[in-house]
Amino acid sequence: MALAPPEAQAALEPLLAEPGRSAVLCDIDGTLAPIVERPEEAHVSEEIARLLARLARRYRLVACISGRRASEARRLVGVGAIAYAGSHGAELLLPGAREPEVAAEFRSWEGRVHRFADSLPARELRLAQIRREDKGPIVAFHWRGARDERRALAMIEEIERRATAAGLAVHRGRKVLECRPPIEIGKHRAVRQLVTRFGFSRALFGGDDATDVDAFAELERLRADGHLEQVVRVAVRSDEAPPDLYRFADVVVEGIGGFASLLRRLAEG
Ligand SMILES: O=P(O)(O)OC[C@H]1O[C@H](O[C@H]2O[C@H](CO)[C@@H](O)[C@H](O)[C@H]2O)[C@H](O)[C@@H](O)[C@@H]1O
Repeated sequence: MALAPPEAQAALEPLLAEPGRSAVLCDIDGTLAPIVERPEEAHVSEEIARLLARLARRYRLVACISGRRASEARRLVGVGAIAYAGSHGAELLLPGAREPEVAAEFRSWEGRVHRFADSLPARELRLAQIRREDKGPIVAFHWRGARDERRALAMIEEIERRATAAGLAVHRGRKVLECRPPIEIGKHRAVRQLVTRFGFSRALFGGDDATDVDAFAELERLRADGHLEQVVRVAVRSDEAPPDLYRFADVVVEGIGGFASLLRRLAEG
């Protein structure tokens, strides 16, 4: 059942009691950074960055798990002492590391994904006001801000059809379509990798979008398998959230401000 603060306090108790065995994991866009029209304009406030740095000194692990590239996620959040799982778990940038570890199979798809994106009709994309974001082996197509949303969505559906026919995987998020390598990537993979590498037994994950539901599901599987003792799945409310986000959440917070309050509570100890 989803709880709203202050009842959420009880859900945090297991982490507060054993920070050395606990992990604080979260998504970035829509969870730490307000959604804005263009990805390059996203911003994480100094207060949130300071909170994450403070949490990193107290908890076994603090990590951001994002659809952005790991290095871009670190640039955006600006905290070197935490881990970043980028490209939905295909990249892992450990605290203080210079370069991310990138799954070789993932990297090998970059050329094919870009050739597909280059084959799309540039003029039609422009007229539909769809913007392309290159993220190495993932290319995202954004329609936030398109004046004629129906036209943009018709074009997005066409890209989806062509990408599938070209053997790529597709995934939709908040006014974004991603064309990806057809290999197993997802935030579930990142969560499992982090549990194995850092050996924590209690974990909180906060997110706002469809890919975050995969992380929720993995946490629940890890708990059922006995790899984790306690899990707290936090949904960050927005008018674009998929229903499953609330359905599988233990706690629902009101937007980025609500999630920041929860981080503050975890930092106070
Ligand atoms: O997993 P996340 O860290 O939440 O990343 C998901 C996507 O986030 C970005 O797109 C979203 O935020 C943009 C900036 O606020 C917004 O313009 C867009 O509509 C949102 O979908 C990022 O650009 C994508 O690459 C990520 O996959």
